[in-house]
Amino acid sequence: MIQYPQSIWADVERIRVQAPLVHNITNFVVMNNTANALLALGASPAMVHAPEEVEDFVAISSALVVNIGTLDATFVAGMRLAMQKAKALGKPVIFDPVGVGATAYRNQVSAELLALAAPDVIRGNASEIMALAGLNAQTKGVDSLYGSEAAVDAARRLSALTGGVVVISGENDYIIQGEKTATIGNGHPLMTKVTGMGCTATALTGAFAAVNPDYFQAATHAMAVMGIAGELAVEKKLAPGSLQLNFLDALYELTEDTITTRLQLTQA
Ligand SMILES: Nc1ncnc2c1ncn2[C@@H]1O[C@H](COP(=O)(O)OP(=O)(O)O)[C@@H](O)[C@H]1O
Ligand SMILES: Cc1ncsc1CCOP(=O)(O)O
Ligand SMILES: [Mg+2]
Repeated sequence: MIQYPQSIWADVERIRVQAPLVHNITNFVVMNNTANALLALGASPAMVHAPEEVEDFVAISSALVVNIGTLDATFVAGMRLAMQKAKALGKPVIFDPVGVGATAYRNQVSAELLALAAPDVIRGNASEIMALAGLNAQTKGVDSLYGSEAAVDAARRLSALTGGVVVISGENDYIIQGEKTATIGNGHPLMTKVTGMGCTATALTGAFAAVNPDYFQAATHAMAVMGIAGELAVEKKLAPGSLQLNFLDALYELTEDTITTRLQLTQA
């Protein structure tokens, strides 16, 4: 089996060649950012949430990304149908529990969706992962109040519950499944000043999972690419508006050499 960093580049090339269709049920805030990030990486995004059509859309897609950022009853109905259909068809399900812990509704919907169709990958910030694991964690709306390391035990419990991969993003990103842990040190604090960077990490994980059935590796690759593209973008200009734009260009211009030189990955 190919190993890091070559495996990251191999997946980027697969995405560029195959342009996998990634079905997103996501929030109104990030629909545009995440669709553009998927396109810049080489994937083919579609933002589709109507309960009337999500099952048909899952059937033609290579991965399903579900994000509860601006949930309401109609979105939730679509999420239920799409997640069940993806599981039935063996397609990867990636889940972003945006703002879970902030309200009882988010907690109840997330718990219900997890019980209905265990996600192959869950990606959240530390507050979200702790809340999703049942801890009484504090959250500031959609932003974390903890460093990512604080959620490692919670992520491991969540992974045991779902059998899937759990990713905690932050200064260090932790990718956890069972006893396995990968840590990505790439990225930049300014990434927290652009809305939807976490959602983008989740969406890109969908693209990597679409071309790599080893979802632990796929999630690790996605977080590495996120962090490296973030670094390249801030080096062009250290300001949030420019970061949003330059991040897309960095994804589009990514090379194997850049990945090899910059990758900060540890495994345990
Ligand atoms: N302090 C930091 N240093 C470096 N990278 C960071 C930092 N905080 C967040 N990131 C990166 O920003 C992206 C979004 O993560 P995060 O802000 O935790 O998500 P969310 O927006 O869901 O809260 C991830 O790729 C993560 O690695
Ligand atoms: C600001 C906001 N409000 C509801 S969803 C959303 C986007 C959150 O995106 P991210 O978690 O990636 O920062
Ligand atoms: Mg988030």
